[in-house]
Order: sequence, then C-alpha cells, then structure tokens
Amino acid sequence: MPPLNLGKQPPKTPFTADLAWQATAARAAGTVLFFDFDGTLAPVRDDPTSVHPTPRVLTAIEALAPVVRRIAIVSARPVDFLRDRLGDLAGVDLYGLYGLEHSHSGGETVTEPAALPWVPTMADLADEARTELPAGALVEYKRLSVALHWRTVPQLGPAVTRWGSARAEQLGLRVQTGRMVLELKPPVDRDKGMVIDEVVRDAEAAWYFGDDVSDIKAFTALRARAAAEPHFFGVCVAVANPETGEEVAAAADLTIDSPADLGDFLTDAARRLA
Ligand SMILES: O=P(O)(O)OC[C@H]1O[C@H](O[C@H]2O[C@H](CO)[C@@H](O)[C@H](O)[C@H]2O)[C@H](O)[C@@H](O)[C@@H]1O
Repeated sequence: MPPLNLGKQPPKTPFTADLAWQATAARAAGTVLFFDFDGTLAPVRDDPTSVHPTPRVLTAIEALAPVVRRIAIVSARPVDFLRDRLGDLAGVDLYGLYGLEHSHSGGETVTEPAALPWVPTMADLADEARTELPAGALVEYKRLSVALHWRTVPQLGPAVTRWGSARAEQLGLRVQTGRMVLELKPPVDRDKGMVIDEVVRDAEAAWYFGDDVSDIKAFTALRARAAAEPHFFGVCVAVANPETGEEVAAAADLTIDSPADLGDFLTDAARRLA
C-alpha cells in the first residue's frame, strides 16, 4: 500500500493515523521508524547546545524498539551529539550529519571517507565565520559541517545567508537551508533521502517524522520506495512549526502539532503495536 498523499491527487480512501497504525501493526516486524532530531524529537531552543528530546518521546521509542524492525534517527547533528542526548538505545541506529556518519545499535561511529579531507576546511570556515559575521549570529562547528544561525537576531538572516552562500561558492561547498539556519557541507553525495533509500530496501513499511526542508528528501525517498514496491507501506509525518511547517506539511501524509504531541502519538502507537 503506497502512502496516500500522492501529490495533488485526492486520496481514494480517507487517510488517518488510526488506519496507518493498523496497517503497520500487520507488518510491525518489517517496519522501520525514522525520526529527525531537532524540532521533531526535541523542541527548538535559541541555544542549539541546550536541546533535549521530550522524556515521553524517549520512553515511547524504548517501548517501540523491540516491536519494530528498526528505529533510526536521521539528523544534521553529529552522531556523538545524538548519542549524548538519546543514550545507547538498543535497536536504535544513529545517522548524523545527513548520513556522513552512522552508528548501528550503539556500535562505533563510522564516517564517510570521502568527507574526511574536508575537516580542516570546515574548522577554518568556522573560525572565519566567528570573526566576520555580525554579533548575534551563532556559529555551530560540527567537524564536517558548519551551521550559521540567526534565531536570536532574525533580521541577520539575509546577511548571514549572503556571507554563507558566497563562502560556499568560493570553497566548493554545498548549502542546506533550514529553520533560521544556513548549513555549509562538503560536496559529498549524502543526504537524508539517500539514507532512507538504503535502509528501506529490505523493509515492508516505514514512517518518517520530520519538521524541516531537509526532511522532504526523506519523504521523497519513502514515496519512491512505495512507487517501486506496491506492497510497501510508507507514511510521511510533518511536525508543525512557524518557519518551514507549511512546506513540510504539504509534502506529508499527516501533521503533528509539536514534539510534545509526538510523545503522545508514539505512546499510543507503542500500545497499538505491542
Ligand atoms: O536534522 P535536524 O536534527 O533537524 O537538525 C537541523 C538543525 O537543527 C539544529 O538547529 C535547529 O535547532 C536549534 C535548537 O533548537 C535552533 O536553535 C535552530 O534555530 C534550528 O535551526 C542544529 O543546531 C543544526 O546544526 C541542524 O542543522
């Protein structure tokens, strides 16, 4: 069964979370649950170092892990950060830096070799950004990428975007837009869609929960899998927010109001799949 929100076509049957969990329960052992981190598992804060997943979400993930085939966190954060915030949960895989790093079920962190030569460039770029960007812009160095934030001074958005885009062009880097952030990454082919494409190859069903524009690539990968395999059941879930919410919701099958509501949604799912 494909995801039912197929672009602009009206769904043939009403699509509800109820029906979707029923369909998932029938193939729970072949189901993968994917979660973005910031804005999905954890509410957004001004300081990127101060965020934590909502406790109810963590409890629900722990309950779901033994019931489904796999749980995977797919984030722009480094794996070490995700491990620190989520712990080594059995049966949970961590994909960090858009898949440039991964760790399976508490195992060692593996980095995409093609990205490693870019570490010095990223370190220099972060230093440069701290010196050259106006006060109020926040520079987050993540070893293989640099995020330039303007959440606390929103009017800096255009200037930070101009500076970041120009440096990306000079250095041959890629840019990823996000929620009051511009991220500069190495020119290595890796994104959330590619992670999902690889992981769902042997799955019967998958859900992806995300809030930002980079998550739309993951939705697209789930839909591609459903188009190629008619028995595959995929569900794309947006988490609402004032910045990218409309665009992400337009690409999703269902929308959840907030990370706190996701905790309730998953607690209910754990009961249904148990
Ligand atoms: O892929 P994700 O896990 O969703 O990561 C995307 C970015 O998330 C973080 O930034 C966002 O959350 C911050 C903390 O709540 C917030 O201050 C910022 O405005 C948001 O853009 C993270 O800091 C970035 O590195 C990620 O790219």
